[in-house]
Amino acid sequence: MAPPAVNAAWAEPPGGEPAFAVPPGYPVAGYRIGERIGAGGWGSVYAAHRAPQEPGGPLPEVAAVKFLHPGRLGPGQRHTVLQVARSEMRFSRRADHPHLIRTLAVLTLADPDHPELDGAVVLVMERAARSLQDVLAAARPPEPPPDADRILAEIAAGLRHMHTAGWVHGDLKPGNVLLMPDGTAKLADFGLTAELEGTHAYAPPLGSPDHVPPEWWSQRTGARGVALRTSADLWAYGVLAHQVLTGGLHPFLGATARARSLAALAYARGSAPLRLDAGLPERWRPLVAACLTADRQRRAQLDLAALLATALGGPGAGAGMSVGAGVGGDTPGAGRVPRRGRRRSRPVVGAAVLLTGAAALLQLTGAPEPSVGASTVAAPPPARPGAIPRDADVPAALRGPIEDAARRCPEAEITPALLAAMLKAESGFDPAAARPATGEYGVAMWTPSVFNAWAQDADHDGVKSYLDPDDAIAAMGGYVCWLGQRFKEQGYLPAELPALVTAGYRSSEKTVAEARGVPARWITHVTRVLGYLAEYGGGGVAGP
Ligand SMILES: Nc1ncnc2c1ncn2[C@@H]1O[C@H](COP(=O)(O)OP(=O)(O)OP(=O)(O)O)[C@@H](O)[C@H]1O
Repeated sequence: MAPPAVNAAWAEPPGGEPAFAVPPGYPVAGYRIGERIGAGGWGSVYAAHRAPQEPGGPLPEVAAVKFLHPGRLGPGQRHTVLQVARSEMRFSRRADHPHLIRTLAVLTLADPDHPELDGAVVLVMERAARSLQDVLAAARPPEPPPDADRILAEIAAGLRHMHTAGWVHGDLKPGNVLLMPDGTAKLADFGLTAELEGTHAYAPPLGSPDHVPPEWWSQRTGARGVALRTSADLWAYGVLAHQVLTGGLHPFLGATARARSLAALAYARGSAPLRLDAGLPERWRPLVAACLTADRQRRAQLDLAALLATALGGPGAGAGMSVGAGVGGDTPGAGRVPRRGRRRSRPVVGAAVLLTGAAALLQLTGAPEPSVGASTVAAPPPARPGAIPRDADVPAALRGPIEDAARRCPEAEITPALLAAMLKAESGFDPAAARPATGEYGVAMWTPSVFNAWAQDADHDGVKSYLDPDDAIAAMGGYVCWLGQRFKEQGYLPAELPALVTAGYRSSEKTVAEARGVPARWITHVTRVLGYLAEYGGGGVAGP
């Protein structure tokens, strides 16, 4: 047991340099990597453009791609990065809210030709224009940036959504709030996000010293990390609100993060009063002071909805907007939704509250949460069910490539048995299969132009070929994995994924999304694949 330590690497990457570089043009999930946007404690973020082979496809034209690379670190840090990567993967895939950054794909790279990238966890995200930290860095204290009220209301809405879903963000700070090209604020960086188990969650013993609450410093680190509560997010929100409303000033004075932390601890011990900056607008002072309540349990009781209403300048402005569960407390409470097994429906308008003033821009919905806590894995993946039975009719030469392709996908439903069933229906496992009429070739029946966007040189012969079974199956695994992630995002149940990805592979993600299920044209094909899947022991899935 040891007290948590602020990891210097977390606060500031060593030397400010990325741990590794990604070559320009590198293909990832339908995108080509461009210039580096920046680097955090554990990885680098790159701009990306949709691959030319995907014109007008369902993917946004531009994206931001984050590479997290546990394998590049020493054993001590590797475990922590794996935890961070796992949390990023798990939560970002389910972050479905207008004020949470959207993740388009999550994958683990398998690229022995680029050892510096092999094994990296990759998140493809919607691309923001800048971070709130960038905005504050350019501000002239105590002048707040334009739209400060709206930005803070939107951050509160994203946080409220997370807390209602039973999650603690764990690392709220201006650097982790991104502003989209239209100015919308979205929470990002879910590396320390954790799921509440009753009153608290567990996270790696890491934190950003300027934004962790005073109690954080005296916590002990157990086998599962440190306890994390929604009240920690409330403290961080108070610090962040003070910074935004004063053009970047921290509520605790000091030239360094260490000095500011000591000032916060002195205040928490009662040896110094809370001195909010004189420039902080009067109507925001009650909220900031309440969020900066030293006592964690009292802070947990604050009524953020009412405080936000006052701050935004009108009674009722924050109605329904308790950021913590209940009245901002540490327990998930009645607002919590079941974790799995429910289809996400469209926003429930009855629970929507239109806010007044600046917050009128923000519509809070009572939309059921996306399922959270579903099993996801980061490298190295655990053994998974869905292996191809020994006596199945799958050719021996294809078993290895199929198993590798499934292993690279973090989605539990994309199993070797499913990929084998799809290949059997596509080509009868024939690497020379061809359907010239529709322009489909090889064991995975790739359309060459589509293959190019997902191509992999899995057999390392220097050529990416859809006629080569290793390359074709690896690319198929990547594409099917992405389809599975998209359909999960759309709220489909895990049992529905085999049918949907099969239909998506035959048509497109867009076709299935528009049909809201398996399109009639592909029912026979999907039924055949599910039949093969059942033969391979992969029953229990939903039909078309
Ligand atoms: N989706 C995105 N769109 C645009 N820029 C992004 C996106 N995600 C991250 N960035 C930017 O990339 C850079 C690195 O982000 P990253 O999340 O890795 O680290 P960080 O938040 O700066 O640091 P830390 O590791 O302490 O969280 C930051 O400048 C961030 O603003």
